Amino acid sequence: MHIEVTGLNKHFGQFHAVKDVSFTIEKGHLIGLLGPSGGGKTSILRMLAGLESPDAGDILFHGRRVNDLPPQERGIGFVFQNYALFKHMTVYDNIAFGLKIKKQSKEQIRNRVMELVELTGLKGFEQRYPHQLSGGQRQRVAFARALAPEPQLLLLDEPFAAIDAKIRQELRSWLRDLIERVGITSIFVTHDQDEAIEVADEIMIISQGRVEQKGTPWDIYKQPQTPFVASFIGESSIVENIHELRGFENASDWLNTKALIRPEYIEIGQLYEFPIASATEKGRIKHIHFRGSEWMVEVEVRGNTLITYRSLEKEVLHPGDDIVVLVHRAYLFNDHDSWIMENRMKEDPMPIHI
Ligand SMILES: Nc1ncnc2c1ncn2[C@@H]1O[C@H](COP(=O)(O)OP(=O)(O)OP(=O)(O)O)[C@@H](O)[C@H]1O
Repeated sequence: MHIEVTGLNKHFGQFHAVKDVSFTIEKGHLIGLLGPSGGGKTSILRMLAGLESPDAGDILFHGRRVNDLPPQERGIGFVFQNYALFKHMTVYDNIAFGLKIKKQSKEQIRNRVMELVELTGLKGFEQRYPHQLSGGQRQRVAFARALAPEPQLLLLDEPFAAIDAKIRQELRSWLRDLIERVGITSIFVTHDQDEAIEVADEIMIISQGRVEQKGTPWDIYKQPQTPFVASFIGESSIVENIHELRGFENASDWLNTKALIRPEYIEIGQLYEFPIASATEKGRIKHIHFRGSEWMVEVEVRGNTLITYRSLEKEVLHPGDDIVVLVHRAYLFNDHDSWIMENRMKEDPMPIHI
């Protein structure tokens, strides 16, 4: 289902929780709403569902305004974190629930439930009760139950929040596959950036009631439009005096500039590891953390702490070591604009011969 939302606003008393939110979602896409707690993600979802009514703005499903439709007439399936299964019902009856309400025949219900049991990998569990299932299995039943009545839109609010890390990881790719197979337009709320990046076709970053940015995970990572987005997605270091770094002198033309540097744009090592006349800076290792597949290194350069990664194959560094740092690029932001600046003298145009 194609979704279009324009000028959505919601107040709770004096508090303006959702501010002029507009977006469209293509049919069959999976969108992640990502942002800090209290930003308005759930409120947006609840308005789409019809559980909350907007103060202003329109919600269109397939071009049809649904603002005044009650939730049960919107063709929506829900999986909410605390939208528990019916404890006294078997897996079969939980999945069949929405179909019984629709007054489908026993035969139709059986066929659809078996189809979903198959699709969600729950074959053999039909007669179990929720307390006889693992957390991950229960969540799969919740998905099957939501999908049974063939909704046109699936809304998921922190669907994996209550599940431990390992299973959560499995469920993420499982969910991706499932949604792709069913081809249903889906929106899920999360405050876990890894989850959003892995699962979603597109991410909307929501903060203080506004959409900060919407785009593919890759676009958002590579082209953050605000410092908030840059620091919320992925790792980055904030630098106040970027124009003092070699190769970034031009940044001083930007008033009120804030700069962010991603770890992969920072190269560190011993002087001999760099080509002669590289535009390097002196740095000192502050901390070094083992992360399983690499080192995470905090290095001090001209009063800034920069975060970068270092391969395990390279020489091990220690806190206090003096090293050399090359910053390749930085994101610059002022109040109106964002910009990516390359180090314009990564290799010094006038090499110094020793
Ligand atoms: N029914 C309500 N009455 C009053 N304030 C509310 C109500 N629902 C939400 N709010 C407030 O609106 C703001 C947005 O809440 P919302 O639940 O949409 O945020 P969220 O981004 O989903 O946060 P979280 O990740 O913590 O669920 C919060 O400050 C919240 O306290």
